[in-house]
Amino acid sequence: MGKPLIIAIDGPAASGKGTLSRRLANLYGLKHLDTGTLYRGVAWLMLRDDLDPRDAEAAAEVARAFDPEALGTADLRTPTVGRGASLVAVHEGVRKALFDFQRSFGLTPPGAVLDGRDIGTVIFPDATVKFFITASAEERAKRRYEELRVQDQSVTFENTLAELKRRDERDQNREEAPLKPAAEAEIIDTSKLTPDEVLGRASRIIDNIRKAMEA
Ligand SMILES: Nc1ncnc2c1ncn2[C@@H]1O[C@H](COP(=O)(O)OP(=O)(O)O)[C@@H](O)[C@H]1O
Ligand SMILES: Nc1ccn([C@@H]2O[C@H](COP(=O)(O)OP(=O)(O)O)[C@@H](O)[C@H]2O)c(=O)n1
Repeated sequence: MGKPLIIAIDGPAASGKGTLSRRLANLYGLKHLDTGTLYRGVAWLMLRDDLDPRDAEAAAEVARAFDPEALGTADLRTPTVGRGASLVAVHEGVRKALFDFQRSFGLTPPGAVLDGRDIGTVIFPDATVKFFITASAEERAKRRYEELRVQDQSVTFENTLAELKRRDERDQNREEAPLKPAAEAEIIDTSKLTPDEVLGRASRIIDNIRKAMEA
């Protein structure tokens, strides 16, 4: 059996990471892990138990005991949980606790697409292919606002944009695994591309890399 194919996808909030990851996983017959759900899950459990996501010790303890089953049908996609996720994600102990699960998920044949903030830089520096997916803050906020307002009429575009910028800033400026493109990452700005166009670009790059590996 060949080496597992690992596709690392990083980028800021609502840039289109998940959309591209799901499509690539389908196209290449790989598993997909949205690693943001791990940080969102830890945050959700802490908020449920009235724990402060800024408390490094408490957050690391919840992350070490993390069992996705405990989440039940929890809604992880709310702005409150997103904010909590970026607060727990600054703690070294939390990131360490979630490291092994992400590695073994990717290394199990036939391989996987993982999306997050530090996949190409920290979790899989040895990934087969790395992408950094981005878009303007306004375009990303527009996309996120369209998603959120279906469930909650009180959300506004302005709040969504402000919250997204705050979260990006926290993710980019933290000491542990800050959000940044890996040195070898292929950067795709999706602001003016359709999901089909993004998939086309990414799959051409992957096919070329795989051909070069087989040659
Ligand atoms: N290229 C694109 N053009 C327009 N909308 C997009 C594009 N890619 C994703 N979207 C939409 O933007 C929203 C956020 O995309 P998602 O893939 O969940 O982003 P992320 O995983 O980076 O947070 C979703 O509603 C998705 O359907
Ligand atoms: N690999 C990852 C994935 C998410 N995260 C954190 O978790 C938060 C939520 O991630 P997400 O991928 O669900 O966020 P969206 O891009 O879907 O809005 C991010 O803002 C980061 O703070 C991280 O630090 N590292």
